[in-house]
Amino acid sequence: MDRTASGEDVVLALHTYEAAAKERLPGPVWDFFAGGSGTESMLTAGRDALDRIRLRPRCLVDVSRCDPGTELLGARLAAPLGIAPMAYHRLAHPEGEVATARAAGDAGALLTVSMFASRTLEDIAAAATGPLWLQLYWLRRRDLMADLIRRAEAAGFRALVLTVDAPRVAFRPRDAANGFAVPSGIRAVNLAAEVMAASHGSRAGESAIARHSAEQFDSSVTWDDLAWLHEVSSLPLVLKGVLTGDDARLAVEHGVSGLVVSNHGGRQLDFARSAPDCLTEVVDAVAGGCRVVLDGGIRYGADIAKALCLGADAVMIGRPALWGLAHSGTEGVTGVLRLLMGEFEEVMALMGAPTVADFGRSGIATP
Ligand SMILES: Cc1cc2nc3c(=O)[nH]c(=O)nc-3n(C[C@H](O)[C@H](O)[C@H](O)COP(=O)(O)O)c2cc1C
Ligand SMILES: CCCCC(=O)C(=O)O
Repeated sequence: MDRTASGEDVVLALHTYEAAAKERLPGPVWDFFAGGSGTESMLTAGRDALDRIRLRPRCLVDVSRCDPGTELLGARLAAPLGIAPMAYHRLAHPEGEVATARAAGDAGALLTVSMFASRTLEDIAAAATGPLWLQLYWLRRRDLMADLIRRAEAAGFRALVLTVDAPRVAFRPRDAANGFAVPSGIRAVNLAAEVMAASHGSRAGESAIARHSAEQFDSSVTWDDLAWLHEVSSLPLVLKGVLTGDDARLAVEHGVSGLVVSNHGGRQLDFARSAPDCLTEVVDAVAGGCRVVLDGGIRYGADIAKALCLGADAVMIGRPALWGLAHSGTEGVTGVLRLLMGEFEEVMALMGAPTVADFGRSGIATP
């Protein structure tokens, strides 16, 4: 938190964290965080879709007490808000995911830990006081996935999140131009070094992240392979990156407990339909058969309200958590989460919606 001359706390606006992060981080790291795929058309698409949605408030409702609390796959949350999986938090702050986990716990938010976390699952779990989910990319080395899942179970993680929109990492022009590679002092410590080697070592005109994914991701997996994940673990399975009702229905048929409707922060399929625009189709297709989360461009408390009105159970933020981390570690991430939660609580009052169950389709208008 910043302080005024008189010592009062001032809540920082999200863009202040963003500006601070941009100033502090090396250019190629900033580009890796901020960048998108292809023409980068998807960096703004989700945000534009959210901005087009307008709220329809009800009045003369008792909002003397608003409770943003909710439940998601068995976990209590202070608000329907989580942090999306992002690789290598140590690029933003030396404490990395441990700082993020502390902040998520303090704020009562969910944290999804990337398979490419730069701190061990055990250290992250030791720092966490809130629920943790583990994100997975499907590696050719299934033995390593199984090992990671067993460790996550032992450390108390509550769900697995399989990212299904990235059979490989898409072409990202900024990373290619920078010859971006993960600096050697920062590693995906939960995986064997030989499997991660291609992520390190810069080559002009090429992204090491993309090179690594082409080498290590199994792009042949299909719906049938989900049976293997269900065999290896009894944790609830969430699929991240589903954008159609057809895939949402298939997911429910395959025993999936949750979906993240996501454009991967504009980093995968260019010219896709934006995640907020896909939400209604997905919610209708699952018909209550699994939980639905939205991510991409969530920057205001009102965005949480809009997602709930469209039928989502919760939202996740990506980059803003990294901005908070780069700004001031745990304190910065807590600041970002509390800012969004505070805004959401105000929107609840002004919408005449004192609980999360009070948000429905009649709460929004889309042109
Ligand atoms: C730097 C960075 C790293 C990411 N790493 C992962 C990852 O490891 N696994 C994954 O499923 N998604 C990853 N994502 C995508 C996020 O989970 C999320 O979908 C996206 O960032 C949400 O959009 P927002 O940043 O606009 O909030 C990453 C995104 C960023 C910006
Ligand atoms: C190997 C992928 C690293 C994470 C990332 O950049 C993303 O998922 O967008």
